[in-house]
Amino acid sequence: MKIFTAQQIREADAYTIQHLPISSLDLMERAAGACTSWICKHFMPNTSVYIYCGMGNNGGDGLAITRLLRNRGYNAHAYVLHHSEKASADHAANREALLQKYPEALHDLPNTTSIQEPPANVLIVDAILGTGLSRPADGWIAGIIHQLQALYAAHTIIAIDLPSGMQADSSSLNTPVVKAHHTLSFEFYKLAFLFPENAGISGEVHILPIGLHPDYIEQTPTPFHISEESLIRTIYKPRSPFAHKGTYGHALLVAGSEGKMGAAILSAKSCLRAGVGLLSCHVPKCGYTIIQIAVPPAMCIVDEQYDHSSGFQTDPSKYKVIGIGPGIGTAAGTAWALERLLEQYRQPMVLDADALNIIAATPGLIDKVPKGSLLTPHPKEFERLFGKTANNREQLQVLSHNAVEKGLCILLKGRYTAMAFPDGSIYFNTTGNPGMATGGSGDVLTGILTSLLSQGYNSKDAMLMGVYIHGLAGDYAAETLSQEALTPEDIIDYLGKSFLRLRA
Ligand SMILES: NC(=O)C1=CN([C@@H]2O[C@H](COP(=O)(O)OP(=O)(O)OC[C@H]3O[C@@H](n4cnc5c(N)ncnc54)[C@H](O)[C@@H]3O)[C@@H](O)[C@H]2O)[C@@H](O)CC1
Ligand SMILES: [K+]
Repeated sequence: MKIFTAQQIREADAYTIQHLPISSLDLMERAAGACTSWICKHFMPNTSVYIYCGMGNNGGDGLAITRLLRNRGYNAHAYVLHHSEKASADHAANREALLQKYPEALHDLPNTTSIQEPPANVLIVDAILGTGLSRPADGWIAGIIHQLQALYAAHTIIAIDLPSGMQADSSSLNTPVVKAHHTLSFEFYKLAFLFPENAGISGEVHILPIGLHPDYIEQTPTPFHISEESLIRTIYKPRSPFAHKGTYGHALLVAGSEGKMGAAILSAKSCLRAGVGLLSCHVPKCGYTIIQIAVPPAMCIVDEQYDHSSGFQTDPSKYKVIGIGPGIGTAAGTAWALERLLEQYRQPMVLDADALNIIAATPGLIDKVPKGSLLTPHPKEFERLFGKTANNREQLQVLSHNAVEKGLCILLKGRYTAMAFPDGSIYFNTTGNPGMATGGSGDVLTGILTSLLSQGYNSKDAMLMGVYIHGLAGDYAAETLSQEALTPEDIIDYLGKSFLRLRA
């Protein structure tokens, strides 16, 4: 699914109005109808609903929702906040329609008033500002937003299109934004919903289709996409009936050190479960027996020199792919070995955890990483690699800039893991849950990504699919076991169910 900017959404609206064709008022009626149906599905007909409306089309939606909810027996009231002199045409038309049918439901609030605390159990709808926000909210309207924020604890708040004050395409950090339990957003995710800094502001986001013209959507380029099942299905390649173990590659995992052999086991097991043909693990001496017993299908190469994965007792070029990082530590010998490896091995590889920390601490080392490699930092590792950023929008820019400039596939872990590619595209993953926020989940991801590269998926496809099935397996595991009880081993156990889903 594409993610468009506020400007592109305005163009999509205009294109739809012109080419469908449909009047802009009817398009607003559709949008309000979609919101009304959602509200009716989730709240009883006798519910009192206070709808705070701005002077633009977001407010127009609010006025239409008031009328449509009244039609369906809800005690709905529209409070119109006069933050500008002039109402938009569709706002004015919907004001008139509400006045004609339900005059008692319309209340005007001049720009000096504060809102009164609604009685208990009143549902609040925020239709003050949408994609037309042209600057951070200030003055009187900022005061209204602060008052609505104070109602969050006692009332359910539903934002229309996006919480008022939130900028669709840029950071709203430290500006007044309504805090909502649910956001009913039209047709597309807005970029801002995916920023960790906005966590808890838009609440649960529900994307409501309103039939914007498919030609505009298809023809209009954007770097931003949601990675969803329909895309992953196009990437997934069922195995050939004539396959043998050589078909799916020989992968090398460099993982583990004393006290951290668990990371090696997790990445090795997930690599096997994700379908690698042959797996060798390069581990320190202390890990030999551990790997041989815990992961019988894997071969094991031991590092004689150090008691952590450092020197290489094997010719790296014989492996289809190398995954390196989980639990290796950052000792000088390990750093030395990684640097040598990056000089010798020129195919895409997977770099995670301490491999990233070593790269961050060694000037110029990132430029030796083979093109097309997959880097999987969490936010702290990201910061060590690429520096601090002022907000999540800037962080995305830095992410994409480095992916393009260095020819790497770089992700940034989070609720919506962002994945940036050398072609300039950025995808956000939607699978996964907070149960996966536990040590070892990342090691499992390294194993999956290494496995997919080994099987011949190209770098971009391997990252998109690997991150998706990692989250999906976590979701299956949480459904059965709860988020709290979920461990990284459970993610590995449910990988099978995730593949079955892609095959279905
Ligand atoms: N155009 C269309 O066909 C559709 C638009 N829809 C709705 O229309 C919204 C966009 O409508 P608009 O473009 O009219 O914009 P908005 O309704 O988001 O806001 C525009 C109004 O807010 C004022 N404003 C902007 N920034 C402000 C600030 N910081 N403080 C105070 N006032 C501020 C503007 O001067 C203008 O009066 C969408 O979010 C969506 O809710 C939907 O009805 C779907 C169809
Ligand atoms: K809104």
